[in-house]
Amino acid sequence: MNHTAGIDAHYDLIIIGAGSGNSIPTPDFDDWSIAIIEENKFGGTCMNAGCIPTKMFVLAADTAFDAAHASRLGIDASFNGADWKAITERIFTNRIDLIAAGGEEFRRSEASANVDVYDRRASFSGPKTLVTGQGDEEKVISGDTIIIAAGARPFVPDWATGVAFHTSDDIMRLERQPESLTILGGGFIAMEFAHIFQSLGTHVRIVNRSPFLRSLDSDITEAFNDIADATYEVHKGRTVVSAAGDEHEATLTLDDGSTVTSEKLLIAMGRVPNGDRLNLEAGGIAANGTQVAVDEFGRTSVEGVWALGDISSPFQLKHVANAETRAVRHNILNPDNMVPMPHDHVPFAVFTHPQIATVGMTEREAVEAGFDVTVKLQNYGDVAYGWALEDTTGVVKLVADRASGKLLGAHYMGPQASTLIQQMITIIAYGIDLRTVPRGQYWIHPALSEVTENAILGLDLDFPEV
Ligand SMILES: Cc1cc2nc3c(=O)[nH]c(=O)nc-3n(C[C@H](O)[C@H](O)[C@H](O)COP(=O)(O)OP(=O)(O)OC[C@H]3O[C@@H](n4cnc5c(N)ncnc54)[C@H](O)[C@@H]3O)c2cc1C
Ligand SMILES: NC(=O)c1ccc[n+]([C@@H]2O[C@H](COP(=O)([O-])OP(=O)(O)OC[C@H]3O[C@@H](n4cnc5c(N)ncnc54)[C@H](O)[C@@H]3O)[C@@H](O)[C@H]2O)c1
Repeated sequence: MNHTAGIDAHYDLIIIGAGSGNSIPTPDFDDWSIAIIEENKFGGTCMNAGCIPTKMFVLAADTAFDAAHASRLGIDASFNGADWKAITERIFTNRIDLIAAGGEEFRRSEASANVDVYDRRASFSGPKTLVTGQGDEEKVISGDTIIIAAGARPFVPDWATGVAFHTSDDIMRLERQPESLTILGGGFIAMEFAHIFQSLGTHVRIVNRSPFLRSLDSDITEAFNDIADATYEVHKGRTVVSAAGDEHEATLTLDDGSTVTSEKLLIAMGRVPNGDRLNLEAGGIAANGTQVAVDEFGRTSVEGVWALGDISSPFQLKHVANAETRAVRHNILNPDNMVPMPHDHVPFAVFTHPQIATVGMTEREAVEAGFDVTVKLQNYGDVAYGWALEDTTGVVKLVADRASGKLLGAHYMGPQASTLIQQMITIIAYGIDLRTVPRGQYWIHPALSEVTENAILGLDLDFPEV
């Protein structure tokens, strides 16, 4: 390492953020000197406060929901309450926290001899130079290559002063389950936590200015909102004017003068990229608002400085952050053969009740793009496994191009949606002609995948009979 005046250490590679960033150093980098800067826990949002713990909570919520609704199947079961302490111990004490600590230990150990860990917030103090630190000690470090993988944080509105509130960062770590919860927002986070808390026995009130999950295909949005409206105490079409209260009770005053009071308040109104906390100007790095600006290869405006994941991506999804991590790693190692950030056909699932999954265009987007579309809405309840499930609300919507037989979009709402859709992700990613799909392969009878087979056959396309 070269030591220049005012610089405590110089590295071949500096990584800011040990979420997706921690997956960068593969054995390809064994002869690089590396600094990993993480001000919080190793594993980042997905591991510590996002995808993983929420889905572990969803398992408990689904189990509670099934018990509460078991009588419709002739089963004498009931939901008698949740052991919050047991749930949080299973998720955090026995699993997540061990993995996060293990990840950090590994990077600090002899097994990662070429890696130094810094645990204080990083910010640029000059071109390719950062102020950070280790424990109480401030350190200035520089790098030939820098990867900014510093993620995003919950958006907190201006009115949230003078009221105790929670975000996805801390709501899962409450000491005890609240009797009632007001949720602000109608996006992914709001809908996943609404299902979790309501199914576990908390009374959930949701305040949102628009329909829930409004970015989905309108048929799915509408069907989902019908269910959500009947499940939760809903205050839709409203915004918050003011808020007051403490950890025992929080009251919101809405724009129609009404009030909503619950024991706890969860703000789930989107996530803000952390670019504004990095003093990017000092590093000469261009930004779009709080988002680090990158080109199609993940390069920022400064040569040798890259960005990936929630801080720079058009998608705030872990599978996208992972794919961008692979692309940036490849591009750094293969500057003459770079690959673009993989942003085609990005799917996602919302693990609420019912589960939702989607890939590709909505019907409206496909029409606006000029396609001659054929559309099929297929009820789960019209195929054999849907009957077995006694399902009355599950639906698949496919949008296809009549001329080419290509799938343009697939939208699922119902049991196993996040798994069922994978077949459609393959079809759209590989551009498979839907006309060859129903009879070119077997469909296991009576599996739920027959809902997909029937949806495809319902499209106005010419299918071979055998
Ligand atoms: C409640 C919730 C549920 C989610 N569920 C899903 C899901 O089911 N599926 C899905 O695909 N996505 C989900 N997501 C989104 C997913 O978590 C993110 O897209 C993903 O974690 C982004 O990864 P990242 O590496 O870009 O950022 P992060 O994982 O956020 O990592 C960034 C790291 O940088 C650190 N950091 C930030 N600034 C600095 C600094 N200046 N100095 C030092 N360190 C810094 C942070 O502490 C953090 O550890 C969910 C998110 C939330 C909040
Ligand atoms: N299963 C998953 O993949 C998953 C789960 C959770 C989170 N995530 C990721 O995290 C991101 C953030 O989730 P989120 O639910 O916080 O955001 P979101 O963008 O999905 O939803 C934000 C909600 O807040 C409302 N809102 C925003 N600003 C407002 C304002 N000023 N006044 C009133 N209402 C306002 C919006 O109408 C919307 O309902 C998601 O977009 C997603 O990318 C993914």
